Amino acid sequence: MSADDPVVSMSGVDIHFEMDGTLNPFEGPRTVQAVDGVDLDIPENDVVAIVGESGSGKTTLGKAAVGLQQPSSGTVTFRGQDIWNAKKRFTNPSIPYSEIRQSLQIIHQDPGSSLNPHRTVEASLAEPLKTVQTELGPEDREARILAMLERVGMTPPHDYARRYPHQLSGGEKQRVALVRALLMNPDLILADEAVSALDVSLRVEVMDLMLELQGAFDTSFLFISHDLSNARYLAEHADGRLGVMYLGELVELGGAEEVLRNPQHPYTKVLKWATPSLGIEEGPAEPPVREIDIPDPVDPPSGCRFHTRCPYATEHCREMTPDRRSVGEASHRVSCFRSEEDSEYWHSDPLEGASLDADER
Ligand SMILES: Nc1ncnc2c1ncn2[C@@H]1O[C@H](COP(=O)(O)OP(=O)(O)OP(=O)(O)O)[C@@H](O)[C@H]1O
Repeated sequence: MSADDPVVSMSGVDIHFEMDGTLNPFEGPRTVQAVDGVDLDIPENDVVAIVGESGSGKTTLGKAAVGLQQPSSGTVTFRGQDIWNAKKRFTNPSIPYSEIRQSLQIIHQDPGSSLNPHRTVEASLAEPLKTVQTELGPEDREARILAMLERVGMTPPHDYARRYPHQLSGGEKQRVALVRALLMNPDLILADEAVSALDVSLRVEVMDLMLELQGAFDTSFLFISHDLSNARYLAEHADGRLGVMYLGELVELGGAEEVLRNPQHPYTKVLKWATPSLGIEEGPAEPPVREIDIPDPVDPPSGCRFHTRCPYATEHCREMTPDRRSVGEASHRVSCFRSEEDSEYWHSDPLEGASLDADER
């Protein structure tokens, strides 16, 4: 472990789910390739927003980042310590697993589900504090909880502390979930679709709160959303990064502003096209894809996984898998042959309906 180690580092992470076919005997055993070959470092005080269609593996990736999902292969480390080795009893980790778990917190899409309906807000918040901050007496615990409730705008805090979950709005429950995560003094918070269930008017309010708390507590955030406008809002305001997932692969990653101004992966262009609320520029009238349907992660396409939908795909894309390459700004990386000037791609035959200069059609 060194001071320069990222809070979380994922290297070559694959997560495959083996389905034995008992749920559906007509299908037989299958392997869902939920996450494939993901490398992602999250340093201190960093904000990364991951965006992608439903089923692209965002949640699975997020759970792996906070140590809730073991990779099938590859490693996930917390400040240099392999999380899954720390969990094994016979190892002697440089950071105990309990400390890692405490440092990596999660807030879900449905905050209500993580709050006990029979307990007051204060009781729900006191419980985790008792286990991690054993030195705090009841009065200090209450003072911390009230101060945090006030900090997230739940005033008067005494009133909110006495309420039960059903007496809170969706936005208030999400604030309680944020407080619960922050009371653990986390280094990283995974916010998985944390604003998706809120009314549009509330989303910006809760994202602004996350941004404010992120700055105040120096906590890193991994924000997951299927909605590019939310991901962009959070990542750009934090001067953070935007990652794009497609069928389990992180196909583009870079500074949020740069990725949206200068998207390099054809799939990122599709997401941008499909999000008119970004108000970035006028796009083509038709979506820039050949096929609308997303392939199945049980049997993903060969080569570049996007080749079945990509308007620029060639035979080369069907046969070969693109490496991740740096483009433009140092932190901007993309997995697409079009970013390689000397790639065979440029001499390969376009697939049916595709063209190397699809932009100009
Ligand atoms: N425990 C599991 N067992 C089997 N398959 C799973 C499991 N968890 C996820 N999957 C599958 O892995 C793929 C990726 O799922 P994941 O939930 O990570 O995607 P997502 O991008 O977060 O989608 P959504 O926004 O719909 O939640 C999907 O095909 C999903 O059905």
